Amino acid sequence: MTRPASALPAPPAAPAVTPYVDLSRAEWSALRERTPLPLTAEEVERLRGLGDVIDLDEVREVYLPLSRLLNLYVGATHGLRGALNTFLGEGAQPGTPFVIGVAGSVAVGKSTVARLLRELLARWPEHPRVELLTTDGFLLPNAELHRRGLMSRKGFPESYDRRALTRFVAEVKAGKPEVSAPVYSHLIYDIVPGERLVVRRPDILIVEGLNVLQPALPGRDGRTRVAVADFFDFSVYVDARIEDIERWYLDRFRKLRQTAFQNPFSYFRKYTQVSEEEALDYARNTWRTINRPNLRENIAPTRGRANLVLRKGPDHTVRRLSLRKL
Ligand SMILES: Nc1ncnc2c1ncn2[C@@H]1O[C@H](COP(=O)(O)OP(=O)(O)O)[C@@H](O)[C@H]1O
Ligand SMILES: CC(C)(COP(=O)(O)O)[C@@H](O)C(=O)NCCC(=O)O
Repeated sequence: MTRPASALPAPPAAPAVTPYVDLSRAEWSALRERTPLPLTAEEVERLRGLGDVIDLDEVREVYLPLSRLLNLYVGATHGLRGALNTFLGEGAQPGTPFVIGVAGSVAVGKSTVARLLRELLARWPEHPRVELLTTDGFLLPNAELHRRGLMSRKGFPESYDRRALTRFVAEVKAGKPEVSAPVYSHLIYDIVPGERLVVRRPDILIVEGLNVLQPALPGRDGRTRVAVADFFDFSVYVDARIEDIERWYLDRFRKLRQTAFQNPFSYFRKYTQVSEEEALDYARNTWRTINRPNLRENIAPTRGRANLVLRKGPDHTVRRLSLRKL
């Protein structure tokens, strides 16, 4: 007699497949082999963002293994390019730049990670020319954000000229001799008129920004579009608990009030002329109405697309790392 299907013993659960290997800081750090430490304490100090805690131990244990991994990836990517050239019968072609994306929330410390990677990667003889692009240069100018009613959506995907950003990275990747991008200033809180960042055939391009891992929007007629992430050879997501990031954002605002906001040209100068509590109310409101929703709705959902997730603890130091292996 056959038993009803419902009475059959359940098959053993298939082991959950995760594309990532999850490593503690110590396990990750052991992977750096004998990669020498090419930076001094003063150089690290210079690269550090306001509020970031990063010292030589952090560089040695977290960022040197990453620099070694990336050096291996760059070499392997050149090998793949050679295979493609052979297939296409094109003979030896100049290699295309290796493109790295660095994503994460406002105030999580992406800029420090990106600047540190630039310095470390440039010290390998195989790829000394490393350029860094921050995506804020592709924010729409304030006048245009006002016109579109997007002034309180700065940093959301729709506040960027995504097509121009993607074109910039595509052209660098295609080996165009000279490509330029607009420049954003945190001081004036706007695009700087007439200023350009010029990139000339780097070995590596690092693209840092909130939304760099966003997939492309579907085209109007259903055609697939490309997004900036489609040109990445490797990507890093800088992650932390949302409560910690909010605290870093507010601490940084407090410090900026004592420093950069004092500049007579600072867009935020008005917050040096009110009480600290009033200024912090403004920052809390910006976090609650702009940066936190952007993190929840747009940025955090892209974490699973990164090749590497750096998970920071409450003191900004990296505690765990998830490396994509599938
Ligand atoms: N209002 C501001 N005035 C001057 N510098 C700022 C201001 N806001 C942010 N910054 C600086 O700009 C850089 C980028 O900040 P942000 O986009 O929040 O990314 P992250 O903190 O992840 O690097 C940081 O180095 C930060 O210290
Ligand atoms: C300029 C930013 C959108 C970050 O841009 P990114 O370089 O990541 O593209 C962000 O730092 C910002 O200013 N957000 C607006 C809300 C605020 O004032 O915090």
